[in-house]
Amino acid sequence: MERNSTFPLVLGNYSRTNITCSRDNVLKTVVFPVLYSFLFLVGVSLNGVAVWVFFRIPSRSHFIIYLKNIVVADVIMTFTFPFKVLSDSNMASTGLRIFVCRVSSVLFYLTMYISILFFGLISIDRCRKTLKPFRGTNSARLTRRKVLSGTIWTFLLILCLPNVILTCKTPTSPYFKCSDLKTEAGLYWHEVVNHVCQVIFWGNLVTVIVCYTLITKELYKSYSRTKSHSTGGNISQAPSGGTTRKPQQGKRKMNANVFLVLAVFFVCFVPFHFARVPYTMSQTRGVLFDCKLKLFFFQLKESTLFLSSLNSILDPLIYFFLCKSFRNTLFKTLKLPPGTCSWITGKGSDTDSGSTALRNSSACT
Ligand SMILES: Nc1ncnc2c1ncn2[C@@H]1O[C@H](COP(=O)(O)OP(=O)(O)O)[C@@H](O)[C@H]1O
Repeated sequence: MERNSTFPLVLGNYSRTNITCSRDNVLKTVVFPVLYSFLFLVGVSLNGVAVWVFFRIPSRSHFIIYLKNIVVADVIMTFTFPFKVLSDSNMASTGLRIFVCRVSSVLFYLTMYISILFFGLISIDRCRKTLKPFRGTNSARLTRRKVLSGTIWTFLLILCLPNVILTCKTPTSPYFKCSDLKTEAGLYWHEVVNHVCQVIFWGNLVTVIVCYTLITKELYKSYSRTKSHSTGGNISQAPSGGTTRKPQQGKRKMNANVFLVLAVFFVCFVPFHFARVPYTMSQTRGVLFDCKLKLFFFQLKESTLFLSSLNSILDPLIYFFLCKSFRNTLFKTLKLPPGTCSWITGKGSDTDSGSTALRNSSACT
């Protein structure tokens, strides 16, 4: 890490370093602040609705408990965006920029890893529901999931707290970076936390991939069964009697919905975790990197971090497409009929898939 080396004693050196090494380009000071402002406005609206809907849904399944944790994490993450906007666009006072380094950035990362961990748990839950559709839950199991959720929050809070406490040095230059405010122990802990977070991410990525491979296999079997049971080639008789529907159409919609979790996980989190490794090294082993390389890794980290931030507005899509209770409560409140939007949510997932595996893979049970 740079350890205040951005404030060289020789002024000539300082100016030269500043010109070549400054992070203050149009990307950091204009483009990302505008994008994060947009994200904040959309995030507040979508997550506001999500909180409001989830308040009305009892926690009667593991899936709903996990989604409620994600919505809380997303709300906290969304409220860190204005601080980042002010800090990156150089509109913040020194005190506010210190607050961003000490508190709001740490909260941002905390909520990101909360989301990642709950994505892993959701994948396991969807897999369990698809493979063992008739295994229900009971209040003891629900309580265990709530305890697990509390444990995850507590563990990550304890892990991140030293990043707040040990970011306590007074900046010696107006152009300070977060790493400049860290003590020796703070720099060490910053590296440790990033290693632990990499393990959390890659562990969850493997979990998500394994679970969705199993889900895909099961869904494929179910679709094949549904297809072979359907009468008249492409036309099937729905269990409710009156309506008919082409299985192939249902299949396309179901796949898109079920794999939303996978898509969001890949788009939001994979690029950042590739970019984070060299960036953390450039922070903690600064001598190995020249100015241009440091700047490149910083910009790569910021660009991929923006993709991770997109998670806060993509998660509400997951609630809408994968949680029937969420949709129904939303439609009820808006006084819309329950089948509204069935052309995009996949009618089969709501009412008449004719297969328990298909139904469970996208119901909110
Ligand atoms: N995975 C993480 N978990 C918790 N806090 C983190 C994590 N990564 C970085 N932080 C903290 O967030 C703040 C900003 O970190 P970082 O984004 O690396 O700095 P910079 O904005 O200078 O690039 C620092 O206080 C850092 O210790």
